[in-house]
Amino acid sequence: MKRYWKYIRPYIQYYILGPCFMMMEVVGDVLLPYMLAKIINQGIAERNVAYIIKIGAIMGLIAVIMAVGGVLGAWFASKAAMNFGADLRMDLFEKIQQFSFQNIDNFSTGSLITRLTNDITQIQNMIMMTLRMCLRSPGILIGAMVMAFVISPKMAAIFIIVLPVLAVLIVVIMRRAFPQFRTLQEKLDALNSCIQEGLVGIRLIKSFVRGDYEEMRFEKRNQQLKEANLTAMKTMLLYTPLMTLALNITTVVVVWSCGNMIVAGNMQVGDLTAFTNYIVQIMSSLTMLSIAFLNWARAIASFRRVGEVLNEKIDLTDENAKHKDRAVCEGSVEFQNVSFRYYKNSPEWVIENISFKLEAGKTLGIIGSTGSGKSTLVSMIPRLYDTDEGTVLVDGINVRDYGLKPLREGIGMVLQNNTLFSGSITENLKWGDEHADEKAVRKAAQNAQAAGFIDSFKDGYRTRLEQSGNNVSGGQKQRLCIARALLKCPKILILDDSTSAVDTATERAIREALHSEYKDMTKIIIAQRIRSVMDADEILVLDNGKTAGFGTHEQLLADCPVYREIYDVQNGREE
Ligand SMILES: Nc1ncnc2c1ncn2[C@@H]1O[C@H](COP(=O)(O)OP(=O)(O)OP(=O)(O)O)[C@@H](O)[C@H]1O
Repeated sequence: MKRYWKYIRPYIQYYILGPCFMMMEVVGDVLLPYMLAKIINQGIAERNVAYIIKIGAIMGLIAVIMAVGGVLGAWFASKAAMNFGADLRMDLFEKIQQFSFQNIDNFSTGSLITRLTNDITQIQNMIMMTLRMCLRSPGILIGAMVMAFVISPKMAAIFIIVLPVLAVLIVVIMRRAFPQFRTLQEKLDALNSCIQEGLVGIRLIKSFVRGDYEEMRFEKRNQQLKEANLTAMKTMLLYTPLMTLALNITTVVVVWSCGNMIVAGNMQVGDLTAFTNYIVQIMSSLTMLSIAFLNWARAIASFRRVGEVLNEKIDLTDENAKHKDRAVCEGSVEFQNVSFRYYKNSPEWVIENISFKLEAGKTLGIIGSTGSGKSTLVSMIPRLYDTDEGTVLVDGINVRDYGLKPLREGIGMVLQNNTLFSGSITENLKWGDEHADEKAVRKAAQNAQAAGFIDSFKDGYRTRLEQSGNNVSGGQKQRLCIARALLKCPKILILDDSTSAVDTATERAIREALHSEYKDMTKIIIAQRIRSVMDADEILVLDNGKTAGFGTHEQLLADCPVYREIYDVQNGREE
């Protein structure tokens, strides 16, 4: 729990003021029945109107003070809880942002969303409830018991029997509730994952007519969440009737005994009224305390889940980097005997013993069959994944010796499944460089062959893109992603099959622009079509994660059977 202190410390005043103001309610709650008893015993019994008015006025004043205390107490408790939640949520989000791809694979997106939202809400509720109840309920409990003993020690002895029974009840219910709350959060994870996949992939679901299947999947998870909720509710609901039963039995016993005492002249009517009031207060404060305990059980489950994310060891950091602030200056790239696999206990390498050198400003084409490891290979340059064996060098320096930020700032990458964000076209392009002026934005769009279609839109560069860029075509989206990377003016530009949806003439225009306008930029182009890479200075042919050839188009046609085969097949198809 030590780690959570930093979310309390800046707001410590709220943690003190909240319970203090709630204490004003406690004092009032405890005094009011006592004063009521005085009005009945002395004011009404002796027909003393002046006394009734005096005590009544004091009771009215106490009630106002209680209301003020209650409102302020709740306000400060809310401020403490909301600030705790907001700061914790921020830290959690920052931690997730630092996750490597490998770390992300350890949690589902749905689970991360639940942890960021619902789990933190549970924690907030617990803090708010605790601050409101931590002094109030025990305060009323103790105060009411003291007052009950003052009025009639003999009658108050009943609590010696009732309280231990209720304590056992609370412990039993807490022990049952805790695992149920953990399951509840896991079911919520599953439902959120399903919602997330269903919404992100809604177009695909429609095109494959898989709506019924998705509904069934949702229905199943929804049912499971409902069951988990009902199971947890059953435990919680059990508690209130049992408490009410205990309250009623105690009241009946007290009224019956006190009635006998009043008839015998050993007790006054006002004392009975006060005593029953105190019973209600004791029982209701116990109920509140037990609800707070259940809240804690739920919040502890949430604390553990949030802790799992905060404790996740980030397996890709720049802590040991020797040149943390060094920027990529030239853009040369070298792979030295690089091997990599996604599953560390798998005997098969995804990339096996790859070595090549690419000088700054040159263009490398990478070609190979589907699944041959092209994307995996390039993802090791900006350290999206780390090599398992061998070294990747940029400007002659191991990529692990760069700070992650400067390394990635020096590399522009257009991923295979690249995405755009909701916002205007300009906002999206400026992801590459937020300070870029209009001229630079237009130039990048022009070179990516995107300017034409952007200008044809009614709102031009101010056109709003929907989430994931769903309101532009596949080819337009690819060109916007290239423009975004170009605006960054990186030293190394990696295009991972990023012109697959673009027609051949436009693709040629993009290649020409890259060649003439970005002469110093090192370019790595992954493509399925030989035509996209045949002009490159070097071409790497990958086959099943291994190098099948490396050289120029002419050299490979002469020496590399795999390249020759791809060439023949594609030429045969195209002719
Ligand atoms: N995140 C991942 N976790 C586990 N395995 C993966 C992951 N990404 C890719 N793979 C596997 O690694 C291998 C190489 O994949 P990669 O995406 O690098 O190939 P590629 O040559 O780029 O394919 P394509 O031309 O289809 O894009 C494939 O067998 C793939 O199934």
